Amino acid sequence: MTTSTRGAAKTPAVLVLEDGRIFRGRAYGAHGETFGEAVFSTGMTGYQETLTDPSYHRQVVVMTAPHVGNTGVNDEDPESSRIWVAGYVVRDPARVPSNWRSRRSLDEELVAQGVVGICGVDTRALTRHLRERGAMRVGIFSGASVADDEALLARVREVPQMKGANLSAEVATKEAYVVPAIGEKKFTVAAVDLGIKGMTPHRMAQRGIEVHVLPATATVEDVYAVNPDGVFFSNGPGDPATADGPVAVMRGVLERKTPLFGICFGNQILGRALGFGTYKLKYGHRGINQPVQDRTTGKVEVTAHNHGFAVDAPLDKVSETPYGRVEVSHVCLNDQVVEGLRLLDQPAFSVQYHPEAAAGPHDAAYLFDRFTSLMETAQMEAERA
Ligand SMILES: NC(=O)CC[C@H](N)C(=O)O
Repeated sequence: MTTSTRGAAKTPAVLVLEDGRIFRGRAYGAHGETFGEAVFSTGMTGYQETLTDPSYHRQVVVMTAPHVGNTGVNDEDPESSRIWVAGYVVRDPARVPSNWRSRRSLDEELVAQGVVGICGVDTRALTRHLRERGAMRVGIFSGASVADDEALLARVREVPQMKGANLSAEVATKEAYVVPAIGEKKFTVAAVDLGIKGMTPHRMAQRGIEVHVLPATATVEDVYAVNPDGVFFSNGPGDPATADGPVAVMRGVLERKTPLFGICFGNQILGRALGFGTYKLKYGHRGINQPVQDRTTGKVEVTAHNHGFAVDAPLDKVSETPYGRVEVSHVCLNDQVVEGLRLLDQPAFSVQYHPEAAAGPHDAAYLFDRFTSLMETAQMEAERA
């Protein structure tokens, strides 16, 4: 059969892990070389959303789904204006994409955006290796750059670590912008962009919220300049231990007791603002099939995740903090990692996972309603006072 994409071209490529394990395959997407932290995603669908999620900045993503690219690339599903993954690893790229929305093949899109990938590698073996040894630095080399393995390994060992990486400002908007409410406007939210996914303000807009998306460097004054009914802190790449600026802004919001919601990086920032530590998980949670229990209702949700760090908060007791009592509201049932925090004495909460569900199941959509009801209650209280 003739092939329509370069994915099946026989240019050799090599994937070199920092511990010296090497996988050989074929070039996929752009030819050349790339470096990052090797992580795996178990999502069977939603590769466009994964590729364009700014939280994947500086990460080389291995897809555990064996066949990727089947539905091509459309203009509706990206979560931001570009692909952010540093490199892409798939076992068997679709040679002929087929979908009514498809505009081009995934391989063409990777080439157009200069994203270096590799295909034809045993992604099951690679994933098992990362699970056993942990996420680690990696390089992908193809075409002229496939040279002697020792030299490539030496270069991989020079790549900066994800631990200690401060990356939000590299991916967030430089200028503030507004996402208008859909239908009648009920609330204004200031959203601090640490690497926000497009679906997040959209989920708020669907609930009558006008979202003012602010740069990662926004100050407390910038946040309150939009006269917000609620404040939101987004997902984002890098190590939350480096996010001192957003932690200080969040403390300013907690002091004013404005309704507050955080997702993923936003959950880690809330954890830090309350005085908890964060730590790096061995290989993280990435995919759209992670079981999380909402400990308030006991219900289990199937949820979308993309995190390599987590909050270190006690699961079995209510913690006293300078901002009142806090409980761990959600927990991952695979490994008991903290997946949500809730303040008991003021209207603030956050989750480590992705209720915006792009891609992923919609089980957690109620969290946007919880945020909306916190703003409703605050508004009613203000009117009564
Ligand atoms: N999606 C996110 O916000 C990720 C948060 C953080 N960079 C982590 O890896 O844990």
